[in-house]
Amino acid sequence: MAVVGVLALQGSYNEHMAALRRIGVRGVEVRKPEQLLGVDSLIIPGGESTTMAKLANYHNLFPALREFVGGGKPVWGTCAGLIFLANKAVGQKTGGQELVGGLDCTVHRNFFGSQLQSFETELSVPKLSEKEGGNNTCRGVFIRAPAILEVGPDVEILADCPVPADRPSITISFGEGTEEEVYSKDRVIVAVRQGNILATAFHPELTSDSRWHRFFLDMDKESQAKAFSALSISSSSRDTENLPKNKPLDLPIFE
Ligand SMILES: NC(=O)CC[C@H](N)C(=O)O
Repeated sequence: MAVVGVLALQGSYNEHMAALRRIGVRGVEVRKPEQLLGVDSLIIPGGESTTMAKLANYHNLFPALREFVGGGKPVWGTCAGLIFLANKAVGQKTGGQELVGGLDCTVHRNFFGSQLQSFETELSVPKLSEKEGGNNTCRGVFIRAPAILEVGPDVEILADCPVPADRPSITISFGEGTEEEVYSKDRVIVAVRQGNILATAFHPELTSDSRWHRFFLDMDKESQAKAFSALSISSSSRDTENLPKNKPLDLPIFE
């Protein structure tokens, strides 16, 4: 069975571990770069992205995280984890923070306001229910939550939500020397998938609905199946004449 890692530097990693346990999967806490070698997929939890980035830097995790994402292993970022995975973040503290990147989007770090403007809402999630069953909505728990402002062409939108009316208007500065822009759309993106990257601005691990965890595990299974079929194609086309007849083959085979 695939081993699911949970980045355990800060934030809601215990809750993700518990959510995995509820569906019979044992997660592995990841704190060091070398531990990423032993996991097949990774959850980056919510928390506080600046603090998490400082801790990731301290443990020299960024290069290994980038390699993991770049290598196509399934990764799911929730909330601060989504910020980590974005190629671009706005609304950051002065000096910004290091990002892992990989997800072709622009994220606003505290789009929905301060801690006090945290909220819960029902989200329409047709693609999740199509795959994992259940009804067409899920509970979205937003805690000082980010939102996705823009996505690239390869990013599939899994959920969006109305911008709360009481939210103060925000001005987005797209970096030095570029125009500032007031966010004027009335809906904003809160869940996406790009290949093996899943990202949610909210916290499914804080609800009893396991479908997002199952959805991620299914991505993991699909990617394992692909890797396995690629492996069997290459091994079936290989000249097996000279292999010792009774030596059992270990899988996976790296040559
Ligand atoms: N619940 C969360 O993960 C909040 C993330 C927070 N907005 C940040 O910048 O890190």
